[in-house]
Amino acid sequence: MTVAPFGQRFAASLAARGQFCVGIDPHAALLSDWGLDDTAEGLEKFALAAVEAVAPYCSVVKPQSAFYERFGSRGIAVLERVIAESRAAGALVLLDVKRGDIGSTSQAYAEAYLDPSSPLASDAVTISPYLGFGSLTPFVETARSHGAGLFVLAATSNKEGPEVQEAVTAEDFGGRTVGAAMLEHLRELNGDTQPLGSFGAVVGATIAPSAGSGRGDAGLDFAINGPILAPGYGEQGGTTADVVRIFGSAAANVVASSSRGVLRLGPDAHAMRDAVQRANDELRSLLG
Ligand SMILES: O=c1ccn([C@@H]2O[C@H](COP(=O)(O)O)[C@@H](O)[C@H]2O)c(=O)[nH]1
Repeated sequence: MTVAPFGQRFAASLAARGQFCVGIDPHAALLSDWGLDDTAEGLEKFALAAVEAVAPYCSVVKPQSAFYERFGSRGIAVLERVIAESRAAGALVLLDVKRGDIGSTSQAYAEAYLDPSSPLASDAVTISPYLGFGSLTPFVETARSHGAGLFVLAATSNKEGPEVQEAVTAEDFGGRTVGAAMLEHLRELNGDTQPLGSFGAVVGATIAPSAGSGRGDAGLDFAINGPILAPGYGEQGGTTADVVRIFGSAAANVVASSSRGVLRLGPDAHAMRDAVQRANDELRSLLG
């Protein structure tokens, strides 16, 4: 079956369902708060209940693979169901795996997560460019073949990120910060694809490019004509006002993501669903 390119599906999903993404991150502490055991059974109950509560109401669902891998093959089986059931509920699935390796290994990762015949096939994945952007070529080609999307780490939400992402590349490589170079590569890949290219960036909702946080010299230009995932919304302190401040005119292509901020409200499904609707309303009212 041929699917539309991810960028097109992403734009349509944000227009229909709003700019909020829920992370399905079954932390051990949350399992306990929900009265569940820290076992594969507890994981399954938690993750599927969260998907049922939120996936029909948000544009993107973002399971964090680490929390499923923790339980070995049984956890991966739960992740497969999370992906399938989120997609059945009409959400796009962005699998947060942050993979990246030498090209030949990247090819295998790309097939694992983006080839529709794989049990873990998702609409998009997060990938790490720190073995060199060129090492991601197998992901780019596999995504193109299957209408999938990629989200490349550019300016992450954690405070340690600037050590690497604000390092300045040699003149031969453009003499810009690493984060700015990643955005430039994405801009080139997306070109003028309409309505939006499929190659996205991860940029934390917590960064402060013009607020003297040390990011001021990062020279980040978010006009990549592609999707932007902004994690760190909610629990890590990012707000809708931050999304407006950080992304400016690129904010229309941003999906703001929160995991614990929503999951803490469970297992009450109404409370989780209401939180999604409130976030969507707030993002819509400020981003237009
Ligand atoms: O820069 C990044 C990239 C990814 N993440 C992931 O997002 C969620 C955040 O969870 P919260 O509970 O909303 O803090 C988690 O899966 C991270 O791995 C990120 O936080 N920052």
